Amino acid sequence: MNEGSETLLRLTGVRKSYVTGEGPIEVLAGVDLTLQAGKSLALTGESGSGKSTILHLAAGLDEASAGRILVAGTEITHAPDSLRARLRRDTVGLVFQQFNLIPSLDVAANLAFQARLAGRHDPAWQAELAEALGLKGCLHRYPEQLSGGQQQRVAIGRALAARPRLVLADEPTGNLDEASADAVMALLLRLVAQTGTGLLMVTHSMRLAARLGGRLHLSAGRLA
Ligand SMILES: Nc1ncnc2c1ncn2[C@@H]1O[C@H](COP(=O)(O)OP(=O)(O)OP(=O)(O)O)[C@@H](O)[C@H]1O
Repeated sequence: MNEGSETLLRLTGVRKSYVTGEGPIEVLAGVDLTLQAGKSLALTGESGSGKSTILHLAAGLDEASAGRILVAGTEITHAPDSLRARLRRDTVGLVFQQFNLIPSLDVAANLAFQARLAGRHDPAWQAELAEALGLKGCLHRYPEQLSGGQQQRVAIGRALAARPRLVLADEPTGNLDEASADAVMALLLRLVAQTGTGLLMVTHSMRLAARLGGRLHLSAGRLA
């Protein structure tokens, strides 16, 4: 599939301020970012620099104070919640630091959840993901019966099972040992290369960042 020219994510002049007990703080002071299909970008920066904020805005979970955000060509800046929810369901795969697994569902059902919502449940693809993520041995366990690293791998599998065009991942390998992290990276990069997925990944690891197609560093509210 050649979708190399499609822009999956574009942020233009994005600003974000929060009001805190100590007064307003400006976290993003004019962020520009473009991610094409079939490309991967690492997002690095000090703790508290606003990396997760960028992912939340791109996922339409929060609204920018100024600027424009387009996801797969759709303007989400002031879009209604229903449109943003539809984009998350149909187009975007999210892997956040909180795994948000559903406690009452076993691993297999958690893996299928997102894909079923999107109408794209594919048992063969799900089995391939479970294999690649080393989850075959715990498909019938519940989240509370898993280690942190296993939960993280389920969260990744759940996002990828729906075959999203855009993957937004916040430290997706933060709970994994080096070998497991490398296996997850290989899986993500295979999807980018083979299916034209766009990947924006927050990481503190320069080693992992170096494996992605490019790196953007967030400092003082701007990307460089
Ligand atoms: N809802 C909120 N209300 C007020 N301040 C917030 C809110 N969310 C984030 N912040 C602040 O915005 C700044 C950026 O937070 P963010 O989580 O985006 O940073 P980060 O770069 O992802 O950090 P880390 O690497 O530690 O995960 C921090 O100073 C944080 O305290």
